Amino acid sequence: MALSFAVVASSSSIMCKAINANNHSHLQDLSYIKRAALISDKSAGFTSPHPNFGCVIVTPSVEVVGEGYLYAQGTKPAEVLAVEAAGERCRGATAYVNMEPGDCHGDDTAVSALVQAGITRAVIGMRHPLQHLRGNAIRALRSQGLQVDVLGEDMQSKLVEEARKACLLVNLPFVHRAASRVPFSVLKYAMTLDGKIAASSGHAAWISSKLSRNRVFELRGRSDAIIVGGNTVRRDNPRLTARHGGGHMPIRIVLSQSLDLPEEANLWDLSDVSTVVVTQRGARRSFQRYLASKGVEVVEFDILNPRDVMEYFHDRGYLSILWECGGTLAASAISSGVIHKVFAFVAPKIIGGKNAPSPVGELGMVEMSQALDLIDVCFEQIGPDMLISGFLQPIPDLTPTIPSEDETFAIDPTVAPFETSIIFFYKTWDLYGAFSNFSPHPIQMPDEDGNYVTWISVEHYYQANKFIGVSNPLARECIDKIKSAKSPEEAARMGRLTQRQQPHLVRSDWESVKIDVMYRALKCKFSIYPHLNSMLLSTAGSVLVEASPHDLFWGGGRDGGGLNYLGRLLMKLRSEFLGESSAASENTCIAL
Ligand SMILES: NC(=O)C1=CN([C@@H]2O[C@H](COP(=O)(O)OP(=O)(O)OC[C@H]3O[C@@H](n4cnc5c(N)ncnc54)[C@H](OP(=O)(O)O)[C@@H]3O)[C@@H](O)[C@H]2O)C=CC1
Ligand SMILES: Nc1c(N[C@@H]2O[C@H](COP(=O)(O)O)[C@@H](O)[C@H]2O)[nH]c(=O)[nH]c1=O
Repeated sequence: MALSFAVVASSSSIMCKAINANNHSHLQDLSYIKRAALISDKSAGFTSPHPNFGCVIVTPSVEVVGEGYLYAQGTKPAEVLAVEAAGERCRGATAYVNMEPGDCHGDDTAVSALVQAGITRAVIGMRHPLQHLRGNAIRALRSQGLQVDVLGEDMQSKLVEEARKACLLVNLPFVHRAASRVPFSVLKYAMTLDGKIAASSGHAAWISSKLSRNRVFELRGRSDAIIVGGNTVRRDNPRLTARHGGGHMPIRIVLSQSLDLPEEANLWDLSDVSTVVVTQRGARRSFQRYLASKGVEVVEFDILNPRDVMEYFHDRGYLSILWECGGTLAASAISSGVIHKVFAFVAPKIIGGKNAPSPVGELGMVEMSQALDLIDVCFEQIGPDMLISGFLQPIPDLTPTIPSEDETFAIDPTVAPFETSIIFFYKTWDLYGAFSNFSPHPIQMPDEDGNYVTWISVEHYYQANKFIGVSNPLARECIDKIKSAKSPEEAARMGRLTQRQQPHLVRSDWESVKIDVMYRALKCKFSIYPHLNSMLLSTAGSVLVEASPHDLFWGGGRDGGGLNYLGRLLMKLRSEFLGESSAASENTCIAL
């Protein structure tokens, strides 16, 4: 089922009152909810794999007194930031949030912040897309006496639909994640007015203007990964970095069946960001080893088709992919149904050439009636160029519910549900996501001087420990940077990059102590948070597996071949805690 935003609500369904309890007009409500969506977008690229959240607090006298947006996974929720900014003026105010807060770590920080601050009404742009979180915060707020209006449910009109669309668009990759098994993919290309993406010689630098290419850097900065095909690597030697100043840097992915790739290429320079080469099983093993020696990750597939590759990256937690390939791979990706949106930069130039490549290769269509029509097409002039964008597939409709894994099995028995005795966890918004090292639960553990300090997450502590005890001022600098990293992702990036680029800064005993470091951090986390402790104990009898398809040490790996050390440590802790609690209850019995 797809959403149609052209639908105009019938007059009987227009339920909005002109003036609501807090004297906010309907139009004001919609403008503030759009504002919440707009500010939530400020951290595009950084929040991933979390959704973008924005919150605006408005007093009954219609004054904006607080705003906040989630900077990255594990940082302060938007609602907390907005409430902190508004202070006392929250009493009796309305909070506008683009998406229902997701209580994904066993606490209710966002909801409590609003309730405790004295907010009396919340307007919510859309329910949380993930089924296990959907409706929880709305119920909690209502049960605390707040009036909660959800766009499209408690408020309906054509204008409401527009505002709801703004909320959907700002989190489209996340909405896709909830509704399908592949990440949200955008195909971007630059072509001449006569429809060529390069001259007949293959030369393509440049078709679009500098202004357009700067726009591409922004698009890259909003994506989790950029994909090109082997031919584009051979022909263009691209860098594929986001060079718009300090933004998020997506990883680079190369799809190559033959692995006939150059030994020297900009993509093998990992100083800014990593590269993953995806290939056919058994292709040029010696070259695979060569790439691995440079730090490039190689992933093999039995058959290299875009859908399997996208499902794999979906499992790795990627939400959005930008395809910057040539027409050959673009055609294959469109045919596989994995491209959702197109960005075409059209430059007012003519290059001609019978054999000059075009943006999309063979799709097997023979009649114009078969052409794919874009939806919601936009035209934007950028310098001398025209940017035409539109959707190839409708935005998925998440109402009324997204089928759960079990429901999906009931609908389609070929979809195998997870075995009940195994609990998989990976991303922090998973049902058991609080088990992840990236979950936002600060711990108190010693620093390099042995003083107990607060570490924002287990990941911060783990990454910093790689460099503890090394007598080099750069190692200490690195620890400080990791300690103040804004999010666990940032801490992980810093730790891994330094380990790769400056291995001499890593403590010599790291390989032998890392499991113990993790164990101590986990023990602290699951000791100081009672709700996490209960969550862990509630899994007794189940095997815990970190479902990371690429981490073969801490995770379970793609085919279950990983060592799953994180799952093992959690099970070890669980049995220790269970032992303690049964010993405690035995003692109680004796005392009685
Ligand atoms: N103007 C623009 O926006 C752009 C222009 N270009 C230009 O396009 C030209 C290259 O175009 P093109 O040859 O189409 O390059 P592609 O980027 O589409 O690369 C094609 C290659 O992708 C690999 N591949 C892996 N899996 C598949 C699959 N399932 N289906 C198809 N290909 C797969 C193969 O690599 P392998 O052979 O290694 O096995 C194949 O040869 C260059 O001249 C470049 O400058 C490229 C990108 C953007
Ligand atoms: N020629 C062309 C594009 N080409 C795309 O950009 C890649 C080069 O990126 P980088 O090395 O990071 O600058 C190249 O491999 C291809 O994917 N893009 C555009 O916006 N406009 C253009 O005219």
